Amino acid sequence: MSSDQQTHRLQVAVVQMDVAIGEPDINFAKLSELLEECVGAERKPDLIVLPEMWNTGYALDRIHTIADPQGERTIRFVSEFCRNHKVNVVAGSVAELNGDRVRNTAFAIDREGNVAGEYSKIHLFRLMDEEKYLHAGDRLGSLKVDGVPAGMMICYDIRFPELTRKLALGGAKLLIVPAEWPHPRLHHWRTLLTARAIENQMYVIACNRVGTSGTTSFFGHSLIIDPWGEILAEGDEAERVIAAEIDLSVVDKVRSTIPVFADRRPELYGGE
Ligand SMILES: O=C(O)CCC(=O)C(=O)O
Repeated sequence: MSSDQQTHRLQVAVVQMDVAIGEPDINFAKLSELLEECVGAERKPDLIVLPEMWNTGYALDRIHTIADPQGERTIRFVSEFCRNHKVNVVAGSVAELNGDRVRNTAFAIDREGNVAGEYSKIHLFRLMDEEKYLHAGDRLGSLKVDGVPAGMMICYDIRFPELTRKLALGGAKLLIVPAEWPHPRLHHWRTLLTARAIENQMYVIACNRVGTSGTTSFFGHSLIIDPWGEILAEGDEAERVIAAEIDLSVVDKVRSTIPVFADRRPELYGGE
């Protein structure tokens, strides 16, 4: 295990891949290459994060025929990789078929290849008609990564600060965000993610796809942000892996420097 258990350092890799719309086989093959690149890097990652809906893209008009039944193919493929390389992967999200419902679901797989967490997007994005084709999740995405409490959210979810706050109040020190966030809202993407990191004094690891799908173009700019709001790594618009080391003790340091959680007044404005 390459994570440093005493200081809780984790090496994180974010795979901002292009996604072939409606072509799971092509996307699995591409992902396989990019995952090999991650584990072949000089600094082997402890955690790898993938983008949203990387198996199908937003092929919503045929999503029921191409979604992964119960996520089985995704889990099998990623679990084998995790076991072989002793690495944690948050397998972005995939279109997952359950009965006649398709959800936008992130599976987290641990170093032994076990499913460590599962989260289906709870806020469906009307601007892209998600609510017409997909079924919203109804549970939060809490998990542990090598013992570190973390939370998963997907794309549009970052516009709902209450969700991140709830995960942070539940102990999360790390927020993991797979996304397919397009132009022209780069400013929103960077600002919202940075705000979530600063206000909750936690690490944010956000993976956005690149490439185009019809008339929509996705800008990448995946981000790894520390609890002080500093950007540790940022992608450009090319398909690539970005990486950074994070030190979880920084979360405690920032939280004790500015004790936001102790100073909250939820009795005045709601919340826990
Ligand atoms: O909120 C946004 O601007 C983008 C959200 C989005 O593209 C999504 O949730 O898929």
